[in-house]
Amino acid sequence: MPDAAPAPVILGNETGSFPYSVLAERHPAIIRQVRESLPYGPHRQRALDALLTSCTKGVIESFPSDAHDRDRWAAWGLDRYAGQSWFDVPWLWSESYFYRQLLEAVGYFGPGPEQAIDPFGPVKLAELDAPETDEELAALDSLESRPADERAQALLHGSLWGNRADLGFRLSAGGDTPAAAPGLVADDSETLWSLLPPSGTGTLCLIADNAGRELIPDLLLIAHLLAEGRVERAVLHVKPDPYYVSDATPADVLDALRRLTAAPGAAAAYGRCLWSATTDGRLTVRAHPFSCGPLPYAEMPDDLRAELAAATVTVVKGDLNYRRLVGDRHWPPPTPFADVTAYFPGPVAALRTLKSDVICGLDIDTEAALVAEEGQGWRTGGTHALIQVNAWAGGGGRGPGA
Ligand SMILES: O=P(O)(O)OC[C@H]1O[C@](O)(CO)[C@@H](O)[C@@H]1O
Repeated sequence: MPDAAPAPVILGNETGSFPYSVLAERHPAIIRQVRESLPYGPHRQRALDALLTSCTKGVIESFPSDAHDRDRWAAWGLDRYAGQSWFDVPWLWSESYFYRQLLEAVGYFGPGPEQAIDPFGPVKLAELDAPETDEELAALDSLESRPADERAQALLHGSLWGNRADLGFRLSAGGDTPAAAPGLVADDSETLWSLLPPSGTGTLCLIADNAGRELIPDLLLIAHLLAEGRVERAVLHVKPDPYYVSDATPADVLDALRRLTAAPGAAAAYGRCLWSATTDGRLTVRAHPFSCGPLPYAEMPDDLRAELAAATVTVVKGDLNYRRLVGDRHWPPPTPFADVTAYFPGPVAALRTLKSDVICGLDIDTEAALVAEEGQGWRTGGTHALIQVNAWAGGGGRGPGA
């Protein structure tokens, strides 16, 4: 399978573009939200003031020589980008750098009383405790009587559309999540199921995105795959630190598991299945430092590459992970997904609702219909979704048409 010739990297410096609005408006809104969520003292308030100025008008700054992650960020390009405007470096890089600097500003890295306090914890917990979560869990009861295949498809779609529950996205979408458009813009779900046959002995890697109302359906899908014997083990990759407001960390996984086991009805059975899979080692949680890194997965480190190479399939959730999977570039939409992900070390599936400009693997007619209907708004509105699979990545099996 040929690799696709690279398209230009997405930057944030085009006034009026979606990336520009994230840097100029969403990041200041996130700083405001963090100030409202927890009573940070004067020292932290001043650091947040400085970050607000830096991220809107300043330049990328190097870290002090004793910063715990100085070397890691140097390897990720910090020395190359230091001194440049936040708007002129790759957008993907600039956003990750923002979250790292936000954690520094609120004292997350310590030492001090704010060490390891998640600045997004209050909004994540509010979502987990919301009545909507109860309603979604109650819906599992009626699913129990359905045939296994139907249940599997419903849980796959639950995990896919759960990606709309993204708190950072809702900050700029004006609070409410816009109504979903029916149908998927690309749907390789049959190929995905073919990689996960009953009596499978392999490992599923799921690279999670958001906590709360996205992580719960991700966990339900994992529970189903384990219980139905489609995989023997599952590895859930989450972020080592708070990131992109609602991204799941190990603490969020524990909160979600406790929420499931405490729920009434079928949800509790899923919770117990996951609880025992965790205690006997069939379900493990990983928080690799690269998961909060500012780079595409094509640049993943060797240990992560080896781990994903050993998986039966890696399911990559959400918009940001999609950007990292395909490289955050201006691909012509029909560029084949298989070409762009040919570097991936094993079979890979993307489950994503569309919340940023990047897209590949889109049928020309589908693109034309979307443009006729919505201009370019379909790319970022969060109302469309896709399931794309490259079953041949990592050299596994014969390529399509081989
Ligand atoms: O939670 P997700 O699906 O990764 O979405 C993250 C959002 O943040 C963005 O990176 C913009 O900040 C977009 O990609 C997307 O709207």
